[in-house]
Amino acid sequence: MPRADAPVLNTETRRSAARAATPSPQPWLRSPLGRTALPLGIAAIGLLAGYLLSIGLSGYFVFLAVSAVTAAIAILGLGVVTGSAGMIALCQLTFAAVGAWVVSLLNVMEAPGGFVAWLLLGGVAAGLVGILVGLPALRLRGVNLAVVTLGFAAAADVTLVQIQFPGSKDGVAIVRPEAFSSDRSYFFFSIIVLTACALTVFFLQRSRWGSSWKAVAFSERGTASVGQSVQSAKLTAFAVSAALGGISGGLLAGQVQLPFASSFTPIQSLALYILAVMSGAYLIDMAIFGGLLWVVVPELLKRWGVPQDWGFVVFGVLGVQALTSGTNLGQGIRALWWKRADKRAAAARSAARERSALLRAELDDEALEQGSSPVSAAPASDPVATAPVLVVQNLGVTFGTLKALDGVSLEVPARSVMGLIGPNGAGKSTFVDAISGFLPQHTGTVTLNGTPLAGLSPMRRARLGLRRTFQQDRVPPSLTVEAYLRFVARRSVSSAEIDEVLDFFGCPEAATRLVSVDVGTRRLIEVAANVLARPSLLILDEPAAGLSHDEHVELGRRLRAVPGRYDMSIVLIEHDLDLVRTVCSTLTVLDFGTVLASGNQAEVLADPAVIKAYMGETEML
Ligand SMILES: Nc1ncnc2c1ncn2[C@@H]1O[C@H](COP(=O)(O)OP(=O)(O)OP(=O)(O)O)[C@@H](O)[C@H]1O
Repeated sequence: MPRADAPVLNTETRRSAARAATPSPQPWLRSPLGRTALPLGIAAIGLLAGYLLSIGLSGYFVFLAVSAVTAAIAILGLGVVTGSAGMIALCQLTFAAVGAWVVSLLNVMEAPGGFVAWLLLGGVAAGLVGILVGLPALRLRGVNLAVVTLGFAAAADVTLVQIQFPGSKDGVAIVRPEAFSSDRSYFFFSIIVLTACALTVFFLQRSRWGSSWKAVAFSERGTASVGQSVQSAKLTAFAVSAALGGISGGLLAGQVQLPFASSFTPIQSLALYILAVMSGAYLIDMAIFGGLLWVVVPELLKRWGVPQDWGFVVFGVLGVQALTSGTNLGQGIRALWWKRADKRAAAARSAARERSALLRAELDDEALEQGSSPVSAAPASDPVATAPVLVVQNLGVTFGTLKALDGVSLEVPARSVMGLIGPNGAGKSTFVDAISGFLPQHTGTVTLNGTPLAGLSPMRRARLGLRRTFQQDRVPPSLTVEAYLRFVARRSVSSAEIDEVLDFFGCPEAATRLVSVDVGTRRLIEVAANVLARPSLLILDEPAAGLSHDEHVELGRRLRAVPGRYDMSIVLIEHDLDLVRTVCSTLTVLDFGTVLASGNQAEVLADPAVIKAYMGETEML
């Protein structure tokens, strides 16, 4: 019922009020045009600056500037594989050598298409090599992957010294593009290539690929559970990174016109990696800054009469500082800017809370108009009698000698909320892992909408419409709320749909960065994102953990409305029996891996066996 203290508003007025309360900062920025126009505008300014520099810089500085640009492109690539996807790759200049080698070969062959086509082919070749090098990344992580990539760099270095670059023995100089043959104009050409690479990376980072890189860096399980292939996320990151390395190498080949192996050594790859980590190369401006450091530090040392190789020591010290402080330059600078943005986000969140109160009243009104009790006060109703969405028969899981699940059978009715409860260690999370494909070695059968799930990976099950959330935080903090929702939804969703589901769950606005919200709110956003995916079944593993009591109550009220509003079923795992009682129409109780009771909520909670299992917690029943 509408609360007595609530202002007297009709439903439409409340809806308008809720919409009006929705913060929509710079809506044009979220439009397709706005999302494209701004980066293109910045790119145009970059091109203009590059052109002015190309006519203003003196000869030697032009050479240094091209070196900075080639390094910036290679670092951009490292920003993808290391900064975004979280994998250690210590062979970026080996990919550059592949690009330079292909350009040299095509130059010697006088292949059609000219330098621009050779450069692109060099990038493609390096990208393919990147996929091969990335294959071990599917199994290896951390230091093991570092060893593999460094080993590859060392092997390639030895090979390159032996075979040399095509044409280098005969002194066949690489032919630059006709319009950019002078050093000055070649610098402007390199700026054009850098701009194209930066724009590509920018739009890729915003795309599904970019989100998958950030997701896989945070949690592989979380990534697979939303239907994203972990393998393709890792391999695309390696391929894009290596392709950028290849383009950087091809560009360098055009700069020096006779490339040598000494420009692509493993130690230089290592130094470049450190620069990428230190600067925060997943941010495009910081990758460009890293490219500048790459030439400025040795140049300064030279001017001060110090051997340039000490530059590696300087990079090493900067890298150690970045790794021990746990942050990087780009992050540090942005943190200052984000402080203000976070304040605005906090204000928006309190507005969201007010909106959610309005929505509650709105839902109550709708319920009253339909002749039923208001949802905030109504007891759980029986599900609609249709075919069950999930059927589990005789499910069994053993860990060594422990039978975590034994002969578990249950059905989840369509468009319902079923509670799965039981004491600690009863087997609830094991059940979710088995159903969602993370424990494939189970016995028994599981069908979703009549489709047997045996042998299907978590990713396939998610794509079939079975989604789950986790007890632990699996929401990648480097995404914005909107990017995360779009990634998890795995379908084309409008901004209005995103705002609606965020409103419904009382989540922060779409532009909020996930790193700036607390874990409890992140889990709420995880629920909202999975609801937006419109699965047939969503399994929520203790979604209220980290929320306050009031937020528990709010969440319960919203979850009750989900099946009718979004046409899906929910399995709710929860220790808070108040929440379970409010939300679930049916219940299944697990104890020591077996089903103790299953059926209508009231009957199950009154079952003496259930009460006995909850001894010590009986007052809660
Ligand atoms: N990977 C594992 N290896 C060995 N034993 C495990 C493993 N995972 C779970 N178990 C055991 O299986 C049993 C069921 O655990 P599970 O986590 O499914 O219980 P739960 O009902 O989810 O508990 P909680 O409410 O505390 O989350 C427990 O005895 C647990 O110790």
